[in-house]
Amino acid sequence: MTRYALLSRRLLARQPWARSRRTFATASDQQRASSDYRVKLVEVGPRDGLQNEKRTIPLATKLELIERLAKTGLTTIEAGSFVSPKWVPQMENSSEILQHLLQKPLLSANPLTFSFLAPNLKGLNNAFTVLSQHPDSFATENTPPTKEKPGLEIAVFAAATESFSRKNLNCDIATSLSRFREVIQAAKDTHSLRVRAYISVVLGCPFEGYDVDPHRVAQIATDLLEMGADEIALGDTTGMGTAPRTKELLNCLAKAGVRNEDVAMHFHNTYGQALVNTAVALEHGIRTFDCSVGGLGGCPYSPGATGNVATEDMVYFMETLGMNTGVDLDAVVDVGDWITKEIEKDNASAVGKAVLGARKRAEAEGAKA
Ligand SMILES: CC(C)(COP(=O)([O-])OP(=O)([O-])OC[C@H]1O[C@@H](n2cnc3c(N)ncnc32)[C@H](O)[C@@H]1OP(=O)([O-])[O-])[C@@H](O)C(=O)NCCC(=O)NCCSC(=O)C[C@@](C)(O)CC(=O)[O-]
Repeated sequence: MTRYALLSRRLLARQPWARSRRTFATASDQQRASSDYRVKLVEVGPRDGLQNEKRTIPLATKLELIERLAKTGLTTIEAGSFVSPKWVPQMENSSEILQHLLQKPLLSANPLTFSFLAPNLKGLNNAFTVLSQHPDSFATENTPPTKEKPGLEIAVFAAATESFSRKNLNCDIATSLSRFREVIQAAKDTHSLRVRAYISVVLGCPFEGYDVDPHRVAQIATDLLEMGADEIALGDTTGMGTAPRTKELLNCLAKAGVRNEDVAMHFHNTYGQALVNTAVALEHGIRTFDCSVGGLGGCPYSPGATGNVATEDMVYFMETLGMNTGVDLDAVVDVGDWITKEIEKDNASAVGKAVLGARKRAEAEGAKA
């Protein structure tokens, strides 16, 4: 480490945000190591974060983003989407991304898992074309991922309202579920892949409003689990979710028999409620949360929706509560700073901006001393 880097680290440790980690922590180191204090963060920046960008982002930038994220301690990264390029042009080079990830293992302290969306057999078969060229380069759900062989996951995506299903998938919910049954079965039968199943607009729909029926969400979730999905990711696509409604939804799912360990929360931060709702879900016992570096993102079929809760904000929030994310906050702040500059977007992470500001002040102090 250079003298400058050492100095900058020492100064950073004196910043209020760095000290506060200890002040707020509610768990001992021993507790933090136990599974109840461990949270899994799923980084969705390369897919959800970029899919809505109008300007074509070069393949090299997408790959560099994934490579940088892989070095931060994040272990699950949503890397692309096998959807129609007419519908979402930005995701067109997902085959090349998958190809690259299988050709050469990324540098990472931990084994990685990459996730790709596929709404139908056409998308899944496009992914299979790449997999068949690299049959021994990925771990299946029966063999844990290693540094040499990353894990792979396919994600299907249903909606909790008919209007959103039609806008996003061009079909009603029942038709989408029958397609997902085929995708889930083929993903498992052909390559033993783990499958995540999103349900969008669970706490508010851009076309039908706030009153999304939690019982309908619970029904769709149990259908998807019965089809063989390994995880249900509950999408607050519009960010309209509030703390009481998040609680009501999770209670409803629990009553329907959905286990906390099978649920992930995917909060967008459009109304600034994502971390409040995260706290409610954490208290309920959920331990898997999606986030997007720099708060990038939005859904092309949810007008006005902004990005997911920022990874930097999520890491800071969790770690100050005493939870263990395994993610290096400084490293992820660097990635957020880099990618937002690279694609010329505002950095939407409050923590990212605060840390960058603290660093600048520390550097100025260091230069004066
Ligand atoms: C589902 C479809 C494809 C139906 O679209 P469609 O037009 O009804 O499909 P189709 O079966 O009638 O086929 C039309 C053409 O598309 C092709 N096609 C058909 N399927 C594929 C495919 N998979 N990949 C590539 N091409 C495909 C097909 O081959 C054909 O090509 P043509 O004969 O005209 O040349 C379309 O509606 C679609 O791609 N939708 C995706 C929309 C999307 O990606 N939304 C964003 C992701 S979801 C999200 O962001 C929410 C989430 C997950 O983050 C959670 C949250 O926040 O809530």
